[in-house]
Amino acid sequence: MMTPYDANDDAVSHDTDTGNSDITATPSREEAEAAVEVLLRWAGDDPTREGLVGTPGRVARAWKEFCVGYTEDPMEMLERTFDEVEGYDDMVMLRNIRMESHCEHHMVPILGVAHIAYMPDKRVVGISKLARVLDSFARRLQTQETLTAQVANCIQTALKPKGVAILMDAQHQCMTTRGVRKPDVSMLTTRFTGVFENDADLRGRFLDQAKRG
Ligand SMILES: Nc1nc2c(ncn2[C@@H]2O[C@H](COP(=O)(O)OP(=O)(O)OP(=O)(O)O)[C@@H](O)[C@H]2O)c(=O)[nH]1
Ligand SMILES: [Zn+2]
Repeated sequence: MMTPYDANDDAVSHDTDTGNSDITATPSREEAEAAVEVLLRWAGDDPTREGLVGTPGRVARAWKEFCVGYTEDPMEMLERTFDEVEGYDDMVMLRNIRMESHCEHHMVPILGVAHIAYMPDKRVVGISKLARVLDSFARRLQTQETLTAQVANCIQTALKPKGVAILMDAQHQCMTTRGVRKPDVSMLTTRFTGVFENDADLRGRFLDQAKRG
């Protein structure tokens, strides 16, 4: 999948002749660094002092890394499946997957864990792929609700299991280190599809196992 972020950093449609700037065009590396320089001045510091001279470049590189998910297609990560599992037909669960994202409102970290389960319908997937799908959606600007729904929908659509269950438990630094400043609060979100939506006992088993993590 090709996106504007795959292109080299400087390949952008800048209309410098006419002075028109397209807000949807990918900015150049220089423009991104200039924006960081403005932010440094806005914060009250001097971008020309020794310790900050390389900071705009570092921040630009770091944000490419934080947002690498925009260049990926999580559906592709679930393409390879295995069906020789001797008829295994119970829940498959990955517990305590570290989750790192950034909130779309303040662009500060969301840090926590995700528990992901699915009920296979003949096919299973390599377990690392569930964590890869999570990472791919997490490495974007997110709300926790959207992230939870996107991961569940992707697994449901790509793998077509009998159901998917997700629980995310995360701390939002926009709440813990600024604003309302409640350091111990974590946000829980869940999404259940198929059998997990319809079978309360199964849902209970999933939640119980997540709690033990
Ligand atoms: N529902 C939801 N809200 C989020 C998430 N991440 C951050 N928020 C909230 O988004 C809201 C943005 O509210 P605003 O009033 O526009 O922004 P603000 O003035 O910075 O708000 P405060 O954080 O209360 O200081 C805040 O209440 C955040 O706590 C998320 O993943 N899901
Ligand atoms: Zn926030």
